[in-house]
Amino acid sequence: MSRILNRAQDGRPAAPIRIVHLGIGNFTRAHQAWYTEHASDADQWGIAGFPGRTTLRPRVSPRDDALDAQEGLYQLDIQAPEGDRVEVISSISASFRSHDIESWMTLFADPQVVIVTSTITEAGYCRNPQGDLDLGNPELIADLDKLKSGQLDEPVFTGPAKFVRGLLARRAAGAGAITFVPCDNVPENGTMAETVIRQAADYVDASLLEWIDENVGFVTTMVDRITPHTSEEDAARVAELTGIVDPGLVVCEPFAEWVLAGEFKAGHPDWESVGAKFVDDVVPHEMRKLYLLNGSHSLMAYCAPVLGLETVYQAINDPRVLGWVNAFWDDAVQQVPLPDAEKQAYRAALLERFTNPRMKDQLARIAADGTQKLPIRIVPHLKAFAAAGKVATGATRPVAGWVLHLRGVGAPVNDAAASALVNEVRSGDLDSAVHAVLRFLQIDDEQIAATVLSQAQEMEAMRA
Ligand SMILES: NC(=O)c1ccc[n+]([C@@H]2O[C@H](COP(=O)([O-])OP(=O)(O)OC[C@H]3O[C@@H](n4cnc5c(N)ncnc54)[C@H](O)[C@@H]3O)[C@@H](O)[C@H]2O)c1
Ligand SMILES: O=P(O)(O)OC[C@@H](O)[C@@H](O)[C@H](O)[C@H](O)CO
Repeated sequence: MSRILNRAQDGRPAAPIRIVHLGIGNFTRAHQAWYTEHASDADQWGIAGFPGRTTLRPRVSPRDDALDAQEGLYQLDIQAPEGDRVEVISSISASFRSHDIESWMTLFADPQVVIVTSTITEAGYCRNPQGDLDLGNPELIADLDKLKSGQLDEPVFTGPAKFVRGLLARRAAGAGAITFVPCDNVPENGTMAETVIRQAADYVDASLLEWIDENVGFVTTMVDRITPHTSEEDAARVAELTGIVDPGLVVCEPFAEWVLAGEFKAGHPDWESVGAKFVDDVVPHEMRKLYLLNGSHSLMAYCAPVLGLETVYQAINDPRVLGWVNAFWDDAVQQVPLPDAEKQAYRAALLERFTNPRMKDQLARIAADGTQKLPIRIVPHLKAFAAAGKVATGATRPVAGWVLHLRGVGAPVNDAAASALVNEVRSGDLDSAVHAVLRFLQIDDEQIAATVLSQAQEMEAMRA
C-alpha cells in the first residue's frame, strides 16, 4: 500500500527557519539539505526554500509542488553500486513560490534568519564575461529599476535583484548580520556573489554599501555530489522499495564533499559533524574539483554524444572517451596546486564515481550553459600551456566537442547566452566555426585553432 509523506506520520517537526535558500533544485536537496539534516544541531536549523527561475509562472516543476504538499519532506535515493539507500529528508521547513517577494522580505527581516544559500546555476548571477554584473541584461535592469524607483512590493525575478531586495528589508528591520553562501560551481563563488550583490546595491541605493560592509558576510564554497535528474524508472523503483509515492524524489551518488572558507557573521549549523571542512583557502580544492571533475564532465558531455552515447557511465566505459578523459586530466592536473599524490588519488576516485553503474547521469544535463562553463573549466588549461609556448592537446578536445555540439551534434543546445554564437558556427564550414568559438573564448592562437579543427574532424569521422 502506498502512502504520502507528511510530518505527522514522519514524526519530525519542522526546525525554526534560519537559512533561506534560492534555487531549491535537485542539487541542494542532495547536498546542503542533507548536510543540515545530519548536523548534530539539526533541530535548530530549518531551511526556507525558493525556486529561483526568472519567470512569472508561480511554480517551476512538480518537484517544487511536492515540497508544499509534503510539508517540506522528500526522499533522497543514494545510489550506491550495491543498491539504493533511501532517506526521508526533513531539513526544509517551508517552501515558497519563486516570485513570492513578500515572504522573501519577511524572512530577510527576521533576525533569526542568518544564512542565505543559493544554487541558481552559473547564469543566475547575471554576470558579463569580465565577471561584473551584466548591466546589459534587460531583465536584470528592469528589476533594479523597479527597486531604484521605490516599487519595493513589486516582484523581482533575477538573483542579484532578489538579494538586494532582501538586504533592503533587513536593513530597514535592523535585523543584523547575515551571511551569503553561494553553492554553484563557480570559482571563488563567495567573491563572485559579493561582486554582483555590491554592484546591484550600488545601482539601486549606494547607501546600502556601507551597511553591507558592516553586516554581510560572504563565504566561498566548493560543493560536490553528483545529482542527476530523477528518472521515471528511479521514481517507480523507489516507490516499490519504500511504499511512498513521492513526486519530490531526488537521486544522487554516495560521495559528498563540502569545503568552505570565510566568515559566518552569525553562526552556522554544525556541518563539520557531517564531514564539511572549514579551511582558510578553498581555491586549491575548487581547482581540483572544477578542473578535474567538472572539466572532464564537460568533455564527455560534448564529445561522447558524437559516438551516440548518452550518460556518463556509457561514456567512461568507451575506451575512446576514457582516453580523451585521461589526456585531459594529464593537462588539467598541471594547473591544480596540490601534491601529486593527492591529485592521482582524486583521479582514481573520480573514475570509480563515473563508473558507478547505478547512476544514469545524462550528458544532456551537463551540456547545458557551455558559454558559462568552458571559460572556467577548460580555457585556463589552454592559456597556461599557451603561455609556455605549448598546446594543451588534452584540453583542446572538449572545445572541439563543443564546436560540434553547437553545430547540432548530440543534445539540443540549452544555453540562453549562446544564440548568436550558434548562428555563427552554423553559418559556415567547420574551420570558420572553430575560429568563431575560439574568438568567443578569447583565444587567439593558430596552433590551438589547428588542433581543435583536426580533433573536430577526427570526431566527425567517428560520428555514430
Ligand atoms: N547537479 C549536480 O550534480 C550539482 C553538483 C554540484 C553543484 N551543482 C550546482 O547547482 C546548480 C543547480 O543544479 P541542480 O542540479 O540543482 O539543477 P536544478 O535544475 O534541479 O535546479 C536549479 C535551480 O536554479 C534555478 N535557476 C535556474 N536558472 C536560473 C536563473 N537563470 N536564475 C535564477 N534561478 C535559476 C531553478 O529554478 C532551480 O530552482 C548547478 O548549476 C551547479 O552550479 C550541481
Ligand atoms: O551543475 P553544472 O551544470 O554546473 O555542471 C554539470 C556537472 O558537471 C555538475 O553538476 C557535477 O555533476 C557536479 O558538480 C558534481 O558535484
